[in-house]
Amino acid sequence: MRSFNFTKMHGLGNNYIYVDMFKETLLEEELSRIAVEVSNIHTGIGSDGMILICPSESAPVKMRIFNNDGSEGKNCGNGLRCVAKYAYENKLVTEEKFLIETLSGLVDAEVKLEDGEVNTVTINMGKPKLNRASIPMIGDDKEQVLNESITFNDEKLSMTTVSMGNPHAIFYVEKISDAPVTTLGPIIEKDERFPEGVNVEFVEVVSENELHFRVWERGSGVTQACGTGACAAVVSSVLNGKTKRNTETIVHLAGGDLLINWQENEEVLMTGPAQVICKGIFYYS
Ligand SMILES: N[C@@H](CCC[C@H](N)C(=O)O)C(=O)O
Repeated sequence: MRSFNFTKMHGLGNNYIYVDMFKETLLEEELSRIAVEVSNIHTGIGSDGMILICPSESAPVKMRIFNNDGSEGKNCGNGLRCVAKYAYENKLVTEEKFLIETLSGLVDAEVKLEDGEVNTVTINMGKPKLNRASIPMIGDDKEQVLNESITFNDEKLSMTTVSMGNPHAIFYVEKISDAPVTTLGPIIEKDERFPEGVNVEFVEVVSENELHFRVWERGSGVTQACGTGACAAVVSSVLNGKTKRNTETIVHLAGGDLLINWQENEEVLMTGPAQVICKGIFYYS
């Protein structure tokens, strides 16, 4: 039997098995299968997926994220905060501000300490991409998908799409408790108009700086929180005139709150917690 050391961490309940690739060796061709195996709640550890903390040529660390169906995502907001906590507490970095490489580019992380431990992390998630091709979504390349009328499963909805390095489709609901997360979520995720699939978010606007949010994640299904999704929801809400630019918006997710600010310079700041759940050894064939 082969094995590796892991740390299970979560950001607002969005939980992943983190593997320190500075110390461990996993075969590239097995990563997707291992992510499925380790995430299985019955025969593995149980998680929303697996995140690798890797050496990088352009930053102190690089994050790679695998959803629990084995697909590789290009970005993960909650994962970035946990990677930042791990990197600082395990001395992969010495400064409180540092860069993290992702498959969608470099981001700035800043850890905030309490009693020597990382408590909250702010990530500069960069500039959202808004044109249809960057989602990607089939249709006219130059167009932005803003409050566009679209039918899924015979239901007519209004959709806004935002890329935070990964694809998001945002829908507004009157009451968050009535959001069709598990019914429409999986249908929209795999709709053929999204050639790479899409993360599906439902949002209730509480006020011009407060949102309720629920998510169906591409490759993982319902999760307690999605950091990139919360950023996308705030960008969408500003574009739709529901919340304010350059203001901290509180996003209430199933697992807790994130503070998101889409700044004047176009960059999105995300602030929230990161926590260690447990550490151990995972055995696999
Ligand atoms: N939970 C994440 C996003 C993880 C990847 C996503 N499911 C995708 O495939 O794009 C977050 O916190 O952003």
